Amino acid sequence: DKAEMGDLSSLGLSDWLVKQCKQLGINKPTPVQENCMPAILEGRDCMGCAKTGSGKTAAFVLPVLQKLSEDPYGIFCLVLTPTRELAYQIAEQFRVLGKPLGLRDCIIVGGMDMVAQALELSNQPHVVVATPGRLADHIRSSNTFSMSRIKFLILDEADRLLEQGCTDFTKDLEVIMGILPAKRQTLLFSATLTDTLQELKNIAMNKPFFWESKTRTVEELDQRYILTPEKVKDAYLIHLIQTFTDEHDDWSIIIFTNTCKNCQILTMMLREFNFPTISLHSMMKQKQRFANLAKFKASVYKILIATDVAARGLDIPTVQVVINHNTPGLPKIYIHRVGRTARAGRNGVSITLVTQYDIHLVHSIEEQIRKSLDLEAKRRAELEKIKSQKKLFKQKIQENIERQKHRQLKKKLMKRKQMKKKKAAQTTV
Ligand SMILES: Nc1ncnc2c1ncn2[C@@H]1O[C@H](COP(=O)(O)OP(=O)(O)OP(=O)(O)O)[C@@H](O)[C@H]1O
Repeated sequence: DKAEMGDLSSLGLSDWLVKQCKQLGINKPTPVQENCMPAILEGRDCMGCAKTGSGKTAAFVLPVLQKLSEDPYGIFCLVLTPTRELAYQIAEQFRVLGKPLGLRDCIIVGGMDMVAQALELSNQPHVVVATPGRLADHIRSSNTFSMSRIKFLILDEADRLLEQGCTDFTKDLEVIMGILPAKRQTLLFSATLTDTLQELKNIAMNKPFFWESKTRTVEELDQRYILTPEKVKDAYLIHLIQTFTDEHDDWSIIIFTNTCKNCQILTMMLREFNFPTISLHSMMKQKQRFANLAKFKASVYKILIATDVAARGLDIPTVQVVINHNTPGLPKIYIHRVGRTARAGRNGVSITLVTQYDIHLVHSIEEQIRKSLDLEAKRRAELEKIKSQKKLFKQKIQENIERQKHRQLKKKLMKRKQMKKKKAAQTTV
């Protein structure tokens, strides 16, 4: 496994960090890590667009820890992410991988004790992982900490943080950017970056290293759609779950729906049918959200009903099935939701319930997926063409070599025949 060690350390990670990776089962770098980590370690800004479940978190955690080990000081790195659960998940990766450094991380999210957070911030933690709203509150209300020397600003799920619209992060981001040094590295990651490229570039990135994975869709993900009339959709959902739980007893299922109310109703309905179900949505108390997610992760409950607060980033290896109880309005929401399964090379199934009112939404999803599918198909075809041309070329070379050998052989034989004749002629003289 020295070679395997080589892969990660050939990307510029110290041995202690490579060893930590192995503890997490991270032996060989994923494409996004292989491509983005060297540029980050060189000090460049970076935008990484890679499919769901492909290790984007470690792609920024590892270089930050590498740099921190070379020059440790407080508030070295700030990571922003759109949801509280994601903040905890990212902090966990920093903690596990950064253990040998005695890493001090600090999580700043809403719904938790603000005073305790202010105290932690004043202790100059190495890494702060935050949701924009709560961090902006701390910046507005106290000056017990400074971020003037941070080396890294990281936007996880960057397109979500920078999109204008419902839960607008813009104001909070402005407050945060106001206290950050211009001289820093900015790293942006998401599975759906490309459609907001311009805004992303506007956040003061100096010629960012941009990398996008060729394959946008996860091959191991089996995506299915089921047409069902609106009024029988819930009955169909029950049937679907019954079938899955009959066929597989250890499967975990996430069901996405569009409103907190539907989340509650579906949870009560499934419990009526004795399906062990738990919910996760933004109207719940934060402690309840964390508790429910922990129970689902521990497989105490096999079915999680969630709104889009859980659509992005959550990494729960036991999830084999994602069901869209409603067809997502935006293709990129679809991509993130179904990306909760089939992660890190595992297989997974997604099923989207499509009613007569959603057909147009499916078309735009298909278009986006097919576009990437077509893109993949085109790329594969091109690759095949190049491969066959190469093969043809090699054959030609081979034939030439054969012909040449043949000619030389013939020449040799001719020569030998002539020599013989000459000799024969001499002897007769
Ligand atoms: N090099 C690696 N080899 C194997 N597993 C890895 C590797 N890097 C990360 N992982 C694991 O893969 C899983 C998915 O990683 P991660 O959550 O970072 O995906 P992501 O790309 O951020 O997905 P999303 O777009 O959904 O946020 C995690 O459990 C992580 O520990």
